[in-house]
Amino acid sequence: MNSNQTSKNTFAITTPLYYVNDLPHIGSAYTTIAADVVARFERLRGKSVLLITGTDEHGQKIERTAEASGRSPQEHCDTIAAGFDQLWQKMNIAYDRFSRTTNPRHGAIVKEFFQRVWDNDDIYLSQQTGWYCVACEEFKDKRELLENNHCPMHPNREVEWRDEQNYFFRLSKYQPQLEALYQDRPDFIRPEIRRNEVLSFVQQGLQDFSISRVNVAWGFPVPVDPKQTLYVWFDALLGYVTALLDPEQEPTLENALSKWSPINLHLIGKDILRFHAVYWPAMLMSAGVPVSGGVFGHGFLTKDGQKISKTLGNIIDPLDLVERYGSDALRYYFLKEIEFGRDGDFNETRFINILNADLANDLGNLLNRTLGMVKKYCQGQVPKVNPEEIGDKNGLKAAGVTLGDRVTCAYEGLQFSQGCEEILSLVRGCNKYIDEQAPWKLYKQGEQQAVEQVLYAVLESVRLSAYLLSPIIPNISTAIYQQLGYSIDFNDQTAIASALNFPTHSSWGILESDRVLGEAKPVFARLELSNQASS
Ligand SMILES: Nc1ncnc2c1ncn2[C@@H]1O[C@H](COP(=O)(O)OP(=O)(O)OP(=O)(O)O)[C@@H](O)[C@H]1O
Ligand SMILES: [Zn+2]
Repeated sequence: MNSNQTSKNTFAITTPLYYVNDLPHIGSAYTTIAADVVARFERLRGKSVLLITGTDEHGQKIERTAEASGRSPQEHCDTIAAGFDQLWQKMNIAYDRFSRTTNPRHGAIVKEFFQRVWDNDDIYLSQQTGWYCVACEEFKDKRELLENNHCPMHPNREVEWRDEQNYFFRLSKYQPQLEALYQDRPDFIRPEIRRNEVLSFVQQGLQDFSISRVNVAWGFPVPVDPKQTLYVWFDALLGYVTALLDPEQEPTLENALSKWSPINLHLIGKDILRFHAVYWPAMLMSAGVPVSGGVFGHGFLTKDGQKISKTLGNIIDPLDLVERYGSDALRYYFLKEIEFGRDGDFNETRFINILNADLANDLGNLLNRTLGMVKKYCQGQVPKVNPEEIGDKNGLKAAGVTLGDRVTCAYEGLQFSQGCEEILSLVRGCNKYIDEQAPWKLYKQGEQQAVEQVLYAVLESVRLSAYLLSPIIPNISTAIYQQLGYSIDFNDQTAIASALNFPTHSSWGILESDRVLGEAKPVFARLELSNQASS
């Protein structure tokens, strides 16, 4: 990240603008959860955050899908966009902007941006011949295709031959600038494997690409030639810029770029890496707009080894899962179980086992039994212990004092599963510590001070764990904090940073001893595998 990005106190992050060819599936949910977690983490540590999500609504695929369902394209888009929004509410996604590319304000931004690129002499008319995948909305090289001319990303779809006059964007002109970008900012494309993929693609030599289509009505007209329609990707990527506008601002590029630009991070799946890591920065360079902070291309959720996708139709319905298991459960599972960047299969039995082990047993029961002992042995109040007096040899304290920094590093690096592991290892340490110290025995032996130290160390470790997990499981963290006597809600995203100061709450040893604890209640009910479960 460049110095401008690290020093500014704003943080803008995007999910892809999902294509409205169908309702969302758990793959769409996966990216959005991850982006929400990053956004919540940045808000927690006091940044002013803009989380952008939305829908990409133009292009041939939408035109055809709407036609097949007997609706007008706009009606179709409205229905599906509402479906995405509904899911984000259920998943507890605290987005700030929902960018829809059929919004007329977006049209104004696209037009102005096109003009800048045109004025820079980066657009020209030429003949486009090649194989086109309508599902990808992308031309494919013959050598990329599977047998029988099928798209590798959509093995059930045949590509179509195109031979037409289109407007082209001079991508090749930006090859040296792009190479310099990747060189100067090694973090621009993450993870490493994706960066290498892009470097080798660019090294082969960049070709100009067409940014208009003929015979596609559903899209913005090319400003200089209304008989042609702008290529859906040209318009879709600009949806991020439109989203930067405040609702009451006039839709001009200057306004859009005034506060949040450059966008800090684009979170995407690896399928759309080229668009974000190659085409998009070149388009921004051409229009004289600052290039974004970076792109992270995560892996695929798969079913039986194959990418889950709307076009393939092998979807798992996230709405159904969230209704049965709750948003925290899904959020935790996806981020803990799959190393971010790699592919991962979804398996409902494993899902249930992990949640029961980590959240119901290790974390939930720990709090519950500790609060029970505090009630019995310490009159229901946080024991009067000075954390300074707990020796550095105490394993919980030793792990706890460095945990905030370690987990911060994990969130910054989008290593969510590692962050969860670090926290869970403290939680498991607590359970072990209680068994070893056996406070009930110490109490019987009249060792009141020792009992209080043990229970304090555990409560404080649970508090810290809940705080650091709050971007992932905000509801459970809220329940834990409330039982520890704080009247706060981690979902209150505008107040959270000032209510719970990050440097303080991410440290170990801050639980005040006179705090009156709340009523002990299970924070996460054990899950049962329902008969609807897929495996
Ligand atoms: N199986 C998946 N695993 C992880 N992320 C996915 C998956 N499928 C889609 N996504 C997310 O959605 C983005 C693609 O959005 P899009 O609307 O094109 O979904 P899609 O299901 O891949 O569509 P289609 O099947 O029609 O190509 C990906 O970049 C990624 O962010
Ligand atoms: Zn395809």
